[in-house]
Amino acid sequence: MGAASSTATVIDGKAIAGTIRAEIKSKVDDLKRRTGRVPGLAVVIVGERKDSQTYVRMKRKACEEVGIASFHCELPGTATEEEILKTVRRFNADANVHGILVQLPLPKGVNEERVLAEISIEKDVDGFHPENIGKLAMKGHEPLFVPCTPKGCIELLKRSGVELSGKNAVVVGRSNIVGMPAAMLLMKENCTVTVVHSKTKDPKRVCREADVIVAACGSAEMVKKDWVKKGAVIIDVGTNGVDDKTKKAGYRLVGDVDYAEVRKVASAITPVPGGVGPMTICMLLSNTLDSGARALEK
Ligand SMILES: NC(=O)C1=CN([C@@H]2O[C@H](COP(=O)(O)OP(=O)(O)OC[C@H]3O[C@@H](n4cnc5c(N)ncnc54)[C@H](OP(=O)(O)O)[C@@H]3O)[C@@H](O)[C@H]2O)C=CC1
Ligand SMILES: Nc1nc(=O)c2c([nH]1)NC[C@@H]1CN(c3ccc(C(=O)N[C@@H](CCC(=O)O)C(=O)O)cc3)C=[N+]21
Ligand SMILES: [Mg+2]
Repeated sequence: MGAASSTATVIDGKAIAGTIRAEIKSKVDDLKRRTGRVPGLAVVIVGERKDSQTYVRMKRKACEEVGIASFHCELPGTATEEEILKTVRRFNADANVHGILVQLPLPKGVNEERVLAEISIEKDVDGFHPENIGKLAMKGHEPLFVPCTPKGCIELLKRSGVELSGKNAVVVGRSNIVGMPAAMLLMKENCTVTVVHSKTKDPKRVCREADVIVAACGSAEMVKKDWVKKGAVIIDVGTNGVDDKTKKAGYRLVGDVDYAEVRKVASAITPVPGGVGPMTICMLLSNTLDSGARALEK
């Protein structure tokens, strides 16, 4: 290899998501031709968080692009748990809605678990209902929906030709929406999975054993070059805003991985932005299409 160090292949999530969106669009068109109807996604947003509004706007635009109908309910940050539950029940009963997404986090004082459990499992396109998560975990059971971000991570690995069977995978983070289901999915792909979390004694030592790292700890650039074995594949889920006066928005996004340094030792790596994020939205469209097809083709 000589003096010049090798640099990782950049896994282009934005491009892969574009390819998948085109596949979804043609399936939506086809469903419409056969049934005269299209899948519908309802998004519930509570409060005025800037980042939530940005994500919701992106989801709406993505729906439009592939021909999925989108429905919206914006509640004020002062909304009560009962009001949120009522909105969920209304969408549960609406035959034009095949997927319901309640944007997280919900305001303090609202019981998220209770709200998520209220979503009809047939419309749980986030895959956050305990029954869907339970089935994801259990052999012999298949969930109706797999959570979008972890599903997007696996899709990125597969479409990049990364062999998973028998590999050591380390997931950094164990949240219900990313880390835990990501670990479950990697296990299904026959990886040997280790999960690192905030009480892990020596995360660097654990990560150094990994052939594949999925970083989802929400801590800017935590995974350093000396945490990564040469040739490892890195999937960076993190989206952290850091102050940057040179940017128009006053901040820029960085991942949970020190991208500039880690790319010198990894064999492949996802960028932030343009890696996992666009895939998350794409998997949401995919889950909504599946749900719509299931309901409309009956
Ligand atoms: N690109 C995308 O589509 C998405 C991106 N994200 C991003 O992914 C990241 C993770 O999100 P999410 O799972 O919701 O976050 P959470 O805050 O819910 O979970 C973070 C997890 O990381 C662990 N953790 C936190 N700090 C450390 C540390 N210093 N060392 C080891 N483990 C640590 C926590 O451990 P413990 O359990 O012990 O507290 C927890 O399990 C965020 O940056 C978020 O913005 C999230 C969703 C989608
Ligand atoms: N019920 C629920 N479901 C979710 O799936 C959910 C949620 N709540 N709450 C918040 C997190 C976060 N999340 C992201 C989605 C897309 C990008 C994304 O597309 N990011 C772009 C950049 C976007 C930008 O420029 O700000 C990228 O990485 O390229 C990021 C993060 C979904 N989440
Ligand atoms: Mg199962």
